[in-house]
Amino acid sequence: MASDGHIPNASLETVSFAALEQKDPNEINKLATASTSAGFFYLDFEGSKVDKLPEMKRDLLKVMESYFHQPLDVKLQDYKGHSKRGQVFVKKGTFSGVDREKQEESFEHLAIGSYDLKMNVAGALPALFHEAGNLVPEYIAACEHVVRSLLSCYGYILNMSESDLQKHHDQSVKSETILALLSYPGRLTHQKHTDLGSLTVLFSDQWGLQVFSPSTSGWEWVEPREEQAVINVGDGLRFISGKKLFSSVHRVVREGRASSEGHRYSIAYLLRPADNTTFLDAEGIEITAKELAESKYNSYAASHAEQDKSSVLMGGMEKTFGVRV
Ligand SMILES: O=C(O)CCC(=O)C(=O)O
Ligand SMILES: [Fe+2]
Repeated sequence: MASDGHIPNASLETVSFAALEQKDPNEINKLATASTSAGFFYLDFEGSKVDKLPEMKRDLLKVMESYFHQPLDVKLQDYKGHSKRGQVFVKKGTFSGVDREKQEESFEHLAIGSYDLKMNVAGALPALFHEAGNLVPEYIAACEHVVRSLLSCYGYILNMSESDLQKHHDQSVKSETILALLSYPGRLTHQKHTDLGSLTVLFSDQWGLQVFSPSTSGWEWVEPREEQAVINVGDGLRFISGKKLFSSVHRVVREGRASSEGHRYSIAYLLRPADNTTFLDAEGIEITAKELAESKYNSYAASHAEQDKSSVLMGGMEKTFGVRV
């Protein structure tokens, strides 16, 4: 891995969500450019219908701190028996970390299924979150508004009917959409990957996130911004778009610029297509969104040697970039 001294900050576009809500053509243009290059952009919520999102994030971070500081055996009560699927507490080391020699050094997280939450709020949330009232459902509702508006802009960019794109993401149909609350105590990391879903709304106040730049063929730091989310396209929307959009390749490291950060937290709303949506994957094989999620979770959890053998972890982006990341 390159030493930190040589890793620049990524110069990512900042897009106004209020302008996207108004379908401002200049802002939609920025979205199109950002989603066909590195794939990450900042989204600013000022003046929009969800201008409270950064404030809600701060409240959620406080609850997360209390949750993740509980002893492991308490958190494991939320484990529910799945090792790789969402809607549960996933202990550190379940997925593979950045360092080939220390693969078990990966983040822990709590995944809250948005469909499950709608069906049964109490059952989908660990007890500690009940004290936060409607914070989690309201946070998810705000993110749903964000991704619905973004999808409608992507419909315009891709010249696809808006209803078609929304239909692939019908919130009343079961999907793997989750709110993932991630915790990186100590030096835990997150192995390079593309997201399996369609769109990610990510907040973190700490350094650590890096994006792969196709123009320099190297990693770049994503500067944390307290008031803005980082958005990226994942494999689901990329495949639905006929691979016109780019999935961003990213990871979380704890060295260099990030080494002086303490316990790192991030909040990722991960929109995934409805389970029964079908598309052609990186290899051109027709699969459902649910099948993609299964193979992607398997890849996240596999050894580096296994990951290297297939295009699943990186969503086929290495072929698009023409380089091994
Ligand atoms: O923790 C982060 O900043 C990144 C999280 C991430 O990449 C993910 O949840 O897919
Ligand atoms: Fe990710």
